[in-house]
Amino acid sequence: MSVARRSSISSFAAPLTAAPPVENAEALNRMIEEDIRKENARRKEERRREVKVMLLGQAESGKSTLQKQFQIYYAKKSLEGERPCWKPVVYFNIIKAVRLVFNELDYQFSTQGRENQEAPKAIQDQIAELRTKLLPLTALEDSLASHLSGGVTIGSGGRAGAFVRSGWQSLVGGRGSTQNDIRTMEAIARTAEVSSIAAKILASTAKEVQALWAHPSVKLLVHNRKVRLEDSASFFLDEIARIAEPDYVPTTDDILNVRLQTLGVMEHSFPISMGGLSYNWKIFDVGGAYLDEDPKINRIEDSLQLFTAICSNKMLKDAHLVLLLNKTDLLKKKLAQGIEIRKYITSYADRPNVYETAASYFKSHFQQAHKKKDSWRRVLWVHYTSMLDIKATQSIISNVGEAIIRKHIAEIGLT
Ligand SMILES: Nc1nc2c(ncn2[C@@H]2O[C@H](COP(=O)(O)OP(=O)(O)OP(=O)(O)O)[C@@H](O)[C@H]2O)c(=O)[nH]1
Ligand SMILES: [Mg+2]
Repeated sequence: MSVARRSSISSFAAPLTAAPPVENAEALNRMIEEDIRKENARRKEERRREVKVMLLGQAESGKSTLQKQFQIYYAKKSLEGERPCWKPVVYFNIIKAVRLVFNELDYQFSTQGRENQEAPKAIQDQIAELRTKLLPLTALEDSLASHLSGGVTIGSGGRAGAFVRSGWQSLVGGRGSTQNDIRTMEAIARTAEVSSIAAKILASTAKEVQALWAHPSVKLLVHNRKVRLEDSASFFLDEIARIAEPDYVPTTDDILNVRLQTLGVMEHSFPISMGGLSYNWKIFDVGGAYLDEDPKINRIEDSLQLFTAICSNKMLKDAHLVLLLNKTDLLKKKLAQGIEIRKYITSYADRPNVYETAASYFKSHFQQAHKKKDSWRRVLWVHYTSMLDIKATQSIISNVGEAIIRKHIAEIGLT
């Protein structure tokens, strides 16, 4: 942004200072008008080369993960530079999962204990011991959440999670850090300190985290889906030994798996070239946060409502529509565990409880909504995705991205 502004100032200023003296006002006017015309043409060309992508969807649907996949595809180097920034986020994800497990165990013991005093007592003692040993780790949750959220805490006692806004990496010493900004430097130093404390405590308590995660009571909770862990929790808890190493640096899979809610809109731009011309992808990652997530919300219905609203929104009438039905891996996993769709979506009725039927059933609902509500009769591209799968997602980005740019070129070619 600042570069664009600077160049526009210099293009106005140069003729006035460097050119020979202009004798009459008319010639000066013509020069100024010519400069304005050139500047407008430059800006128009810049806009023609800009492809805007807005990521919309409900909370936790994978918008930021898709943004990271775009980054892997178009700007892999920038992701390399950001790796260290993700370290405190990974620690935060682990600590939050550990705390949720303890909370649920407490609840279970308090209700179960009344019925069966003997067996749970021994187990309760084991858990109590692990809790005491892990106290230094769990005590860091609020502090890490607050640092990652730039001092903003939302929800009771900061327990609703960590939220990030545009430019959050600068607060953890990454992209956009300005060395001469005292407050930023202090924030970076404090976050780095909390992150390094978390690393040390995790290194000394990794065995207890492993013991908790492997404990039969916890396995039972997870199996019976009593504890509402985020999708990322089991990934990180399984990987605890690697993450607790002193020289740990987040891998690309770690970065894709972390859960960090987006607050507001985060803008990312990537320069790309196609057909010998360069374009600028501008991606707007719109946070879908329900600040206190309501487990009673039926996410499929909620997504369908949101999609219907997008299709009929007049302000988006010139946008191309791409529908990504994400987390297909989880759908497959849940069906394999025997979860019945009709229990959650009664209209599914007696259809076979298998992936292919379920996937096309959901897809057809979205397609119907599009047909009914899109009065502009736009094409709807639909893809099933599993955004943790790098290879598959990269191929979708390549196909969809190229199709969008081709359409964009065809349209701007006509104007
Ligand atoms: N298993 C699985 N997990 C996924 C997939 N896509 C995203 N996730 C995980 O789901 C969690 C939420 O993803 P985000 O990208 O943060 O979701 P979001 O839509 O940006 O959420 P908000 O910022 O709150 O609106 C993260 O832990 C991701 O790693 C997927 O296809 N499969
Ligand atoms: Mg997000």
